[in-house]
Order: sequence, then C-alpha cells, then structure tokens
Amino acid sequence: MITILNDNFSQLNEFLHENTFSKIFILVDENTHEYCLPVLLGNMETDLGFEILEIEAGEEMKNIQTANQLWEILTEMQADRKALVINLGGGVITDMGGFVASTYKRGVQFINIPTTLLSMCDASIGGKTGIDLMHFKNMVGTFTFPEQIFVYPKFLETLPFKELRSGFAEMLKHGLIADRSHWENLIRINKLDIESVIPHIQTSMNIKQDVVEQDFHEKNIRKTLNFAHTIGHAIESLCLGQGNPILHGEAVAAGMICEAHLSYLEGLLSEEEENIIIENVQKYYPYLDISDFKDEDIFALLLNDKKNVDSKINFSLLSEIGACIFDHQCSQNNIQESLNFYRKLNNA
Ligand SMILES: NC(=O)c1ccc[n+]([C@@H]2O[C@H](COP(=O)([O-])OP(=O)(O)OC[C@H]3O[C@@H](n4cnc5c(N)ncnc54)[C@H](O)[C@@H]3O)[C@@H](O)[C@H]2O)c1
Ligand SMILES: O=C(O)C(=O)C[C@@H](O)[C@H](O)[C@H](O)COP(=O)(O)O
Ligand SMILES: [Zn+2]
Repeated sequence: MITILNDNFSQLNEFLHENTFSKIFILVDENTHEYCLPVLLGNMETDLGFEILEIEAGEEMKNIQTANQLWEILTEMQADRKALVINLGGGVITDMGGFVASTYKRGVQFINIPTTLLSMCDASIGGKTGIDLMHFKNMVGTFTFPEQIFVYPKFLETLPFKELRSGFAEMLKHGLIADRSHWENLIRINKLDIESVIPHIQTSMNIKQDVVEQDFHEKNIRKTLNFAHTIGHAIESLCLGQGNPILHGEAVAAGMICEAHLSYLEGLLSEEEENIIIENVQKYYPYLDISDFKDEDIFALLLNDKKNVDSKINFSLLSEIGACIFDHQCSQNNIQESLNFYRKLNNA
C-alpha cells in the first residue's frame, strides 16, 4: 500500500502503533541521514527503540559487502524476527535495505520511505529488492513487498537537479509503455524542477503499481517496466565496471533512445513516433559518450539480462507511444545498428 504522508507523519505513526514490532532499524545513506532523517525523527512517535544504520551514498555500495555488513550489524544488535527495517532513501537504500531485510533471519518486515523522485515513482514500489554482482546490475535479490510505502514529496526539496532528472527518466518510461497522456503531460514540462514534476508523481506510481499487481514475479507484463533497461543496464554496468558510475535514470534515458530506434528497426514503431521520443529524451538528457564501449562487451552484458531465456535476448519494445510488447527477439544487426545510431547522435 502506498500512502502520501501528512506533514506530521500521522499515517506512519498509526502504522507503528497498530503493529507489534520489537525494535526499529532505520537504514540511511550519508545524504538521507543529513536531509531526511531529522524530518522523520522529528515526526515519528513511538515507544519503540530504534537504531540508525548508515551507509555511504551511491550505486557502488549496492553490493554483497554492504549487505554483509548490515546483516552483521543486525546480528550484533540482536535484531529479532519482529524487527522493522525502515528504508529511508533512494533506490539504492530501498533495493539494498529490502534485500537485507527480506533475507535476514529468512525475512523481517520492512517499509520504504522513498526520498528521491526515482524511488518515489519506481524503486520503492513493486517489491524488487537486490544488489549488484561485480558490475552486473541487480543480479542477486528477492521479490518481497514492503509492508508499506510512505511517500513524502517534500523530501525532494533537497534533491540535486541531476537526481531529479534521473528519476524523471523512469516517469517518461512509464508514459511510453503504458499511458500516452502521461508522456504528453511530462514532455510539456520545459523547466524540470520539483514544482513541475510533483503533480505527475501519482500517475507514475499508479502505472507502476498497476503493472506489478498484474504480474508480481515478472512472468509477463511486468517485463514492460524493463523497456530501455536491456541496453540501459548494459551501459550502466559498463560505466560502473570502469569506476565511472552514471545515474540509473541517465542510463535509462540512453536506453530509451536506443530501444526506441530498435523498436522502429524491428518494424514495431513508426518513424514519426520514434523521432518524437528521441527529440524529447534529448531535450532533457545530455549525450552519454559510449564510443569507448565495444559491441562485444555490450553483447556480453545483454546476454546476461534477466529477461533472457535459452540464451536469447528478450527485449521489451514499443509498438506505439503508450504501448509496449515484451519477449521480442531482435536481429543482431538491428541491435548493433541501434547502438551505432546512438553513437552518431553525438555529432548530429
Ligand atoms: N527495485 C526497483 O524496482 C528499482 C526501480 C528503479 C531503480 N532501481 C534502482 O534504484 C537505484 C537508483 O535509485 P536513486 O536514483 O534513488 O539513487 P540513490 O539511492 O543512489 O539516490 C541518489 C542520490 O540522492 C541522494 N539523496 C536521496 N534522497 C535525497 C534527498 N531527499 N535530498 C538530497 N539527497 C538525497 C542519495 O544520497 C544519493 O546520493 C539503482 O540502483 C536502480 O537500479 C530499482
Ligand atoms: O520493477 C520493475 O520490474 C522494473 O523493471 C523497474 C526498473 O525501472 C528497475 O530499474 C528494476 O530494478 C529493473 O530490474 P531488473 O530485474 O531488470 O534488474
Ligand atoms: Zn529502472
């Protein structure tokens, strides 16, 4: 269940009073510790004891070493099965905290309080938890729903612009795969800022939640949420592997361009709609330089995508703005051409 919090966090307090937890463990990173934890602690009313678990910020922390440290700390602090983990942060915190909670002592309860646009609209919803393995994205994880998701949009007030823009990419994706009018409302935004995005958060959350409710374990329609991620994750992984991580939404934006073009090359999407998508994505996102990435390295990552079966790369592609198909296999030439198309945009 997703709840938009009042300024006094009354719904969170009701949730804490109605349940019998033994202790609360609040997972934060250094930034959500500074900007969001004081707001949470200033409003949280409970007789329960709590501990703060802090990790460094960034995708590089979403790994087994951090998970191990958190499991060890929970053990040292004698967290029992009635403990509650509160994930207060962006997608790294909700993915990582959800993973640690869903595996510690075979699972303790957790709630998500997303603090980035990306985690409000996407990562905190849907129960995908996980960590990266080497530089492969989200390779180890669970499908486990949080008990609740509490959204407080005012947390966005301290979010840097680049992070806001990163989250906006997942919102655009939601429009492209499921709701043309959402896409059209979003691309009308000329100046991307908190005021302009806040009115559209609810629609994005609804799209994500609606898809997840139909197919929690990603057997079919949930794969549409992965549009732009097959190539996007490969680019993100290569950057991570080189020690130059990019933001998830930046990778998704590049993935939207490549996969919109691929949708066109595969005869699924009209050229006119492809151009509309590419023009608009370029309006918000600077070009990502992938000229150093070899096709063979990209293909090695594509071959490990979680949607694949029998070594066949399964794409989720657009048939029009607002509609997405899944389990589509593309010719190798077209995949290469979509990457070259993106590379050439640099000089266009
Ligand atoms: N599970 C899912 O369904 C799902 C969906 C989309 C993305 N993801 C994952 O989410 C991650 C990306 O999430 P993200 O973009 O939120 O990244 P993030 O968690 O790294 O947060 C981005 C940055 O913003 C800072 N921050 C967070 N809230 C802040 C605030 N209110 N004010 C100031 N700074 C703040 C963080 O410290 C961090 O530096 C990726 O690992 C991606 O794979 C998961
Ligand atoms: O929730 C989903 O399903 C998604 O695909 C949402 C994506 O935006 C998100 O990045 C997700 O973490 C990708 O999952 P993965 O299994 O492809 O790693
Ligand atoms: Zn994503």
